[in-house]
Amino acid sequence: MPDSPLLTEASSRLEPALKYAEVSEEIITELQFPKSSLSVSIPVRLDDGSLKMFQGYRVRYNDNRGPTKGGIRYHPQVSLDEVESLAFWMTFKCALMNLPYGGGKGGITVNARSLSKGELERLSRGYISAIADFIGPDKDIPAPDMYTNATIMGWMMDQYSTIKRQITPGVVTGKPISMGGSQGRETATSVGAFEVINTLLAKFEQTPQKTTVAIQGFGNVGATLAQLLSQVGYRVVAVSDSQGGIYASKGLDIPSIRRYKFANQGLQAVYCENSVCNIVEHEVISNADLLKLDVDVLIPAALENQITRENANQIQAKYIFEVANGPTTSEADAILEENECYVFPDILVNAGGVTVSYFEWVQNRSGYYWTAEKVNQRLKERMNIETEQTWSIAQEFSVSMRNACYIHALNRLGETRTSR
Ligand SMILES: NC(=O)C1=CN([C@@H]2O[C@H](COP(=O)(O)OP(=O)(O)OC[C@H]3O[C@@H](n4cnc5c(N)ncnc54)[C@H](O)[C@@H]3O)[C@@H](O)[C@H]2O)C=CC1
Ligand SMILES: O=C(O)CCC(=O)C(=O)O
Repeated sequence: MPDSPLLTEASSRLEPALKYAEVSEEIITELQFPKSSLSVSIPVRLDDGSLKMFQGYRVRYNDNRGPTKGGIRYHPQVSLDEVESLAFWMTFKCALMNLPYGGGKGGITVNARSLSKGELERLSRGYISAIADFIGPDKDIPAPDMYTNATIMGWMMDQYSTIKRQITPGVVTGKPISMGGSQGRETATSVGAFEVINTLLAKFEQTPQKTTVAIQGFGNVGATLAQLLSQVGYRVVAVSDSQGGIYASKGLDIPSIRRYKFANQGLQAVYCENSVCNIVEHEVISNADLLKLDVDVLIPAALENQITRENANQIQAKYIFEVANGPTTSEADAILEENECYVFPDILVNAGGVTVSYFEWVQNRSGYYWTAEKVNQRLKERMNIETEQTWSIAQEFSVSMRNACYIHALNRLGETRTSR
């Protein structure tokens, strides 16, 4: 077994679900290993004329249920191990949502903010040239993840189409609308999470007006979710980005923070010049402080491994909704359960993104495009069906929602494997 601590940690999640899932040992053994992993070196001409090499990866973890599907991350910490564990989670997320996909993921080890737009475009096109034979609309379909967006997906689709000499919108999702993107994809992960949060908190009779929320990560997903929550009365008291966070016990003015963040590229700007923003009596806090705040709901929406055995005992929130992939380690999970903190897992909470990516792929293949209302209505239906089914499994077996999600996904993966 290769040295893959992140993948080993990710796949350890299967063990507790095995007692209840109706699958054979063989399938479990198969699911411990990625189907195929590709490492590529990407040469990029920088603006100053020099040549720089970047390392990229694409992993197709398991394709029993269909073409592999998953985003592409640009981050300095990206490694093959990280991409494999993200692709593992995609396999279970797609099965949990009953999408006709297996799991995949990609990434480039890069600080995207250090590149000019032209350099970023050359890197993105170079990556697709390097992996073009590994992906395809019936094989493996990339999408956005951290530090990638619709513009980058557009370059990637264009590059793939040039290589294949055929316009191929279904090879990548999360594209600009003008290139075959779907209405609602940009907000899908947040809209899906919002649906799950409302449905599950209602089961605990926790109303928005009585609920305080802290969100780690104020990017595409975290900022939109903060807005959706505050619009219906949740009190969002703390948000953060990679530079740190802000806290105000009376609640933050999310629309004005969003405007400020996107104009200035950092929350730091919000608290440096807060006169422009309607924040009253706020405190500057660190990301570590944010996780330990006395709030009802904690939403990690940035990187993995944020809640660990080192800080789990200091978490005061009663409910954690994992919008990021893999923010809680298994050791932390055990501590949180002991402390009666409910953890709602990533593979359910953030599944809205891949669900609308599926809708985009369906629209690309049929050439018929849906309205934003239709997309959002179908997204909400899907989220509600799987949330309720998972909740029933959790009640039936008296297990955590994480275990219930894995049981549900494993049963689907097992059924397909047996049929095949
Ligand atoms: N974009 C999508 O459709 C989906 C994203 N996700 C997950 O959601 C999470 C966030 O993704 P996006 O919002 O798309 O990314 P993004 O790139 O738009 O935003 C990431 C945010 O996290 C912040 N951040 C980075 N490092 C941090 C740190 N150490 N501490 C606190 N904040 C930090 C950044 O400043 C930024 O505000 C990731 O875990 C991603 O895998 C999951 C499903 C779909
Ligand atoms: O939209 C997609 O296909 C995948 C999104 C993703 O990478 C994720 O859910 O973590």
